[in-house]
Amino acid sequence: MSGNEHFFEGAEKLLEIWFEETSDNRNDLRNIARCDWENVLSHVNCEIISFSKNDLIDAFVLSESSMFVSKRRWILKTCGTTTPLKCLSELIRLASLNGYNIITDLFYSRKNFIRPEAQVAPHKGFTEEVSYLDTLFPNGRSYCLGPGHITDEFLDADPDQTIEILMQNLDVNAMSVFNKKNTTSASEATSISGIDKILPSMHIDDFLFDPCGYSMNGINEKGEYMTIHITPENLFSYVSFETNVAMTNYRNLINQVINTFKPGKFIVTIFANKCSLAYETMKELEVEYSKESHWKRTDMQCCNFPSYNLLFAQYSYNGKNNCK
Ligand SMILES: C[S@@+](CC[C@H](N)C(=O)[O-])C[C@H]1O[C@@H](n2cnc3c(N)ncnc32)[C@H](O)[C@@H]1O
Repeated sequence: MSGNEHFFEGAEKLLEIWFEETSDNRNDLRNIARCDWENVLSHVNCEIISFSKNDLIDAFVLSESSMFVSKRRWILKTCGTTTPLKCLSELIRLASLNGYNIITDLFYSRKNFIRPEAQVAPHKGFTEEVSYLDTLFPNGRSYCLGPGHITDEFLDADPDQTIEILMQNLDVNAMSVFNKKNTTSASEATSISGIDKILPSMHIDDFLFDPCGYSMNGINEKGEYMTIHITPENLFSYVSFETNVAMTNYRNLINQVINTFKPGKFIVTIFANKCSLAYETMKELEVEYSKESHWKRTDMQCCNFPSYNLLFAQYSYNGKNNCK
């Protein structure tokens, strides 16, 4: 691809922060005003384009992906050439104004970029990102998994799990739904593609970009979320799926996501702490998943952190039409 051709970096940078609960039960990150979030996001170079909420979680669709705000947890997932690490100081200041002075966990991770040279500081590479985080959190740790993944990690206690499925080389027909030439609205794209059937309990807020591209947030009454972001352009197609729904086994969910988008290759990461339902079953998944399926596992790594387990697995299509 030459430098002038249209290109969009779908791979997201994912930042998740948990603040320590205080004795003052009125403290809540959701008290932060919309104009303050807009200011935080100006450091990231993205904007709010849609908003939904329930009693437990606020969900923002952004010009580049999503932000989720719960009482003491904040998640920012942004793609393109955004700079999420640059908003950390402002975020920490706002959290402190709202009664949260101690960070219990901070995780930052991303897939490797197709065009790392197009990123801007401090996201020009693994070392630069780690150095930037080190200036704010000198006791963090960094890891590179497979082709490029980093995590900074502290200790925690509440049940927590996150599964991400990051897909590339997607089926052209499956992707054609996410183009305004073929589909008139975001809700039509959501139902034709089958996205609304992946986790039916989710209340969906979706957005179809012009001329193509799709983002959705889903939230349920338990305060759980799912989020899907789609870059359908054939030369650099990319779809990300993420949720924190608690399950004892993620195999069926993974299969449904894969059958919905039909990638040529994908990465699964499951991150679960010791209180999570997923913690014990990660090992099972790691043994079972590629058996009887049409996917060849090309890489796998398991990390045991002090309070979290991380499973990272990469798969390539192995010849037939569907995985089982
Ligand atoms: C849906 S957004 C989010 C990307 C996401 N991280 C992913 O998984 O691919 C990216 C897609 O929307 C398209 N798009 C159209 N207008 C856009 C805008 N104003 N900002 C960001 N993306 C836009 C891009 O070309 C791309 O196909």
